[in-house]
Parts: sequence; structure tokens; C-alpha cells
Amino acid sequence: MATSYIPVSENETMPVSARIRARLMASKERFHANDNIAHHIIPGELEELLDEVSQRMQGVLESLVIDTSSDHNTQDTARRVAKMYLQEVFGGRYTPEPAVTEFPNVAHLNELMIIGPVTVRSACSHHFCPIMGKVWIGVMPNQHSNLIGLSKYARLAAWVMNRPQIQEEAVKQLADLLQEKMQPDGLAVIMEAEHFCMHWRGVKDTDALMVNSVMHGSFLKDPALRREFLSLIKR
Ligand SMILES: Nc1nc2c(ncn2[C@@H]2O[C@H](COP(=O)(O)OP(=O)(O)OP(=O)(O)O)[C@@H](O)[C@H]2O)c(=O)[nH]1
Repeated sequence: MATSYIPVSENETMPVSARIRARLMASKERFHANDNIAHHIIPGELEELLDEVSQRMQGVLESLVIDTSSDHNTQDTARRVAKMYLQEVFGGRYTPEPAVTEFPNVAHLNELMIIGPVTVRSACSHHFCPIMGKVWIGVMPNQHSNLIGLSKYARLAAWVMNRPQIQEEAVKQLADLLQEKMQPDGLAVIMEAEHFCMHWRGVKDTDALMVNSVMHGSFLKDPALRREFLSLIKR
């Protein structure tokens, strides 16, 4: 949903990022790295943002003292990186939530469903290094829960993960989104991932993984359900 007003503090001469930021600030909305800001972007502005990020990225390459005019390998790097951030790896900040068809639970299913492993890719907010991992989702529906198509778990996970993230917050965001959509009795999300900020740089530990989970409702209250879920996922 695009915003229908232009705040007084915003004008055409401002860079597009400043205009979007002015709208976010006027609406007192958070715009952290892992927040979605699509509803404050007016049609056409993403193209303008691509030009702006390309220019700024070109400045970064120049500050890194790379001769992008004679180095054939880096001539288009600034635009490639800008495109990669805005349209791919951080696309979950700038695009609206994917359409998710919801079906009523006509058969009143109330048995454990498990989806996974769903492959997820993200990047850490601290160094913008890749996070590569897997997610498992457990759902305990009730007769009032909405059911969603299988592929939609992966689409929603990608939408949340395609932002600069920390794993703990990414899992919570995904769990909250699924909880809101499905209103199940219980919901469990487990993520296991490797962090390239630890592999490629820094401590250069090649084996460490991070595993974390969020449990809601019956997964919290019922140890037998939690055990069943944990025993059925093949990590
Ligand atoms: N809790 C958490 N930490 C993360 C995640 N991804 C990366 N990190 C860590 O974030 C920390 C950032 O630490 P800083 O001390 O600010 O940065 P740094 O000096 O580059 O630290 P080193 O990585 O130890 O070299 C590092 O310890 C990363 O391993 C994540 O998803 N969750």
C-alpha cells in the first residue's frame, strides 16, 4: 500500500533515499536493516534508488582506490552491487509481502505439520556477510486456523531473510508472520545456519553453526509435542 501523502519536509530536490526516510520519520516508523519499508516507496522510486545506490557504491570503489575506468572487471560493479542489494539479497526490505492464499481448515485438521528443511539465505547486519542455512517449521493448527500453500512457507521465509539480519531476530520475525497469518494453536521455527562473517573473516572458524528456535503456544506448553517435532526433523 503506497502512502497517499507527501510530508511537508519532503521535496523533489532531495535524493530519493532522503524522501523515503522523511516519510518513515513522519510516520514514526522504524526503518532498521531488517524492517520492510515497501509501503513508503512510491512507484518509480525503486529505479531512482537504484541510480542513487549505484552512485554511492561507485564512491566506495573510488575510496577503495580501484581504477574502475581502466579495470574492465569493475567497470559495472557499482551498479551490479546496487542491483544485488536492492533487488536480490536485501529485496525483502523494498518489496511488499508476497501474496499468500489462505485456505480455511475445512477438515478441522489438528495434527502436527512439519515443513522443512527450507533453504534460506541472508546476510548479517554487522558485516553484510552471507548467512546460509535451513529452517524447519512446525504448525499445530486448530479448526479456526488458516492453512497456507506449502510453497508459501518458503516465499515468506525468503521475504524475511532477504534483509540484513541477525539470526535471532530473523527467526522471530518469521514466527510472528506465520502466527499472524495462520493463527495456529502452536508454531515452532528452528533455524540452523552458517555465518560467513565467522568463516571468511574475523575468527575464521569454518565449522561453527548457529541454531536457534522460537516456539509459540502448544509447542511451549506441551513437552510431548515439542519432542515429537524435534524427533521428526532430520537435522
Ligand atoms: N548474535 C548474533 N551475532 C552475529 C550474527 N551474525 C554475526 N554475528 C556476530 O556479530 C558480531 C559483531 O561483532 P563486533 O565486535 O562488533 O565486530 P568485529 O570487531 O568485526 O568482530 P569479529 O567478528 O569478532 O572480528 C560478531 O561476533 C559476529 O560473529 C547473528 O546472526 N547473531
